Amino acid sequence: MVCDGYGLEQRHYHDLIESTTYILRSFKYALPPNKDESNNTVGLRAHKDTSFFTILHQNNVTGLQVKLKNGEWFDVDPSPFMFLVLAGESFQVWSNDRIKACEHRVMIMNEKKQRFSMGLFSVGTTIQPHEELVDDEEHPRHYKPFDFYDYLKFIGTKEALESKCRIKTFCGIDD
Ligand SMILES: O=C(O)CCC(=O)C(=O)O
Ligand SMILES: [Fe+2]
Repeated sequence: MVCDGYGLEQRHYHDLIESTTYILRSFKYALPPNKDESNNTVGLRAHKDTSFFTILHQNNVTGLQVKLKNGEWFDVDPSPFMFLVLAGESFQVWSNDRIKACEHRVMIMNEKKQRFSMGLFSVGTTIQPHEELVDDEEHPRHYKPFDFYDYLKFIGTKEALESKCRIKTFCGIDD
């Protein structure tokens, strides 16, 4: 869909699919310490996923929030009949900043039920801006190619934790 949207040829789409692998991860969150009070503690701190995209499924317990452009946190509908697709940092690099990675977090709300979620993360190996999404005039290259597994090592470092935008710190090209 994204490739079609940008008018990329089908062969690019196949290249992207073929170089992608998937990681399935499930989460079990703690119940609020005191179920009678509205103590919204952080279940998973605000972050952007490293993946191309993440497909999330939740068990009908609220808590997932995504950050809107205006900086406000938006509560995602936790319907078990819905899958949520979030863009990650690899997609941001691949699209040369056209698609921004979505910042999100999980708050432990005052729910009686325990929250579970399942995420399917699509990841590549060497990631770089797609050649057809880079041009010298309107869309200069914003990122150098990076190795996904080197990036996973980087995100735990002090430099990454202190940076405003860790993917730009890791492989960004200054404008
Ligand atoms: O549990 C959720 O809904 C979100 C999980 C998440 O953001 C992650 O695994 O990166
Ligand atoms: Fe996430």
